[in-house]
Amino acid sequence: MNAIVPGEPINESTDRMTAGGDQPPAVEILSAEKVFTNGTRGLAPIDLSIADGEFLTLIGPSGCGKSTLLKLIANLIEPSDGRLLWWRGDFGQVGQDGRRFAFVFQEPTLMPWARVDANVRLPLELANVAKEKAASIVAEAIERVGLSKFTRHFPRQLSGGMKMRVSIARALVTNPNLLLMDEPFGALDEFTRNKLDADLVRLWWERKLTTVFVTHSIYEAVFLSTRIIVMAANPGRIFRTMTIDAPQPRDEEFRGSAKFAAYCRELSTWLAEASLPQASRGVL
Ligand SMILES: Nc1ncnc2c1ncn2[C@@H]1O[C@H](COP(=O)(O)OP(=O)(O)OP(=O)(O)O)[C@@H](O)[C@H]1O
Repeated sequence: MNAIVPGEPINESTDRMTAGGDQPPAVEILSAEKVFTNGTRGLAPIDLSIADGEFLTLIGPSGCGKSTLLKLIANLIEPSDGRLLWWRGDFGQVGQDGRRFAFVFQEPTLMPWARVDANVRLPLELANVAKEKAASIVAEAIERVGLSKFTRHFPRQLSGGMKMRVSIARALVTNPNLLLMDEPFGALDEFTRNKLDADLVRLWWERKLTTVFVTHSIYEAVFLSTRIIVMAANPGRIFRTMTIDAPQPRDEEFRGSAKFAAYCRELSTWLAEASLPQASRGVL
């Protein structure tokens, strides 16, 4: 397992807005659909290419298949038809050539009996990484999420936002190239959520992490994403796609800008349309 690479200097260019340059797409979803065993059609056939280095957000009304699509990307479930490719190969080659992904759920799912450093170390222990090497990787990941002073705390001694930071640090220790996040900040208050969003966007930028993010928040989607996929339900499908064209890494200035407000307004209109019964029937 590779050690965590320190963050690279921050570059204000927007080169990585949506494209991955010469890199192959991180994920290709090729007419993948999902019908559950009870007959529910969770996803109609989806075609989507996720570029290397992009920050892609899935948003849409409840039941439109956001989590199902994320689970397909994570290979936690298989498509009923169609297929997915990861870095142009099948899932069997994920983990080779330094290509890894990590999943962050809405619940931080920490081990309550273990201190912060032990929680963060878990993936390295499972991968049999030597103790000394693991210790430095863990320390760096904890520092990266701003929790160095809390290394020896137990989860019960941390706030919700701090627990989520631990969960992100735990995802980072495997040095993933693809980060999958299912409403990670949905349970947090708005102030904490804004702070974590700002930290996440900087982390994404510095680490060149391809990220697929699920949220219900319009503001969060616009602030974080290079591209937003708006989905509609019955069956789950892509309704519209919005590219957010704003300099990176985003900061409070962007959040307060007229451009940000305009994107939020437009996305809000699209979401309202995606929630109409006509959208579900595909007539919008
Ligand atoms: N294991 C399952 N078995 C049967 N149906 C399922 C299963 N998982 C999801 N579904 C159905 O598939 C559809 C899409 O669900 P999914 O959880 O992906 O939506 P979502 O957009 O993530 O919803 P939410 O925003 O409420 O979390 C829904 O109709 C849901 O009830």
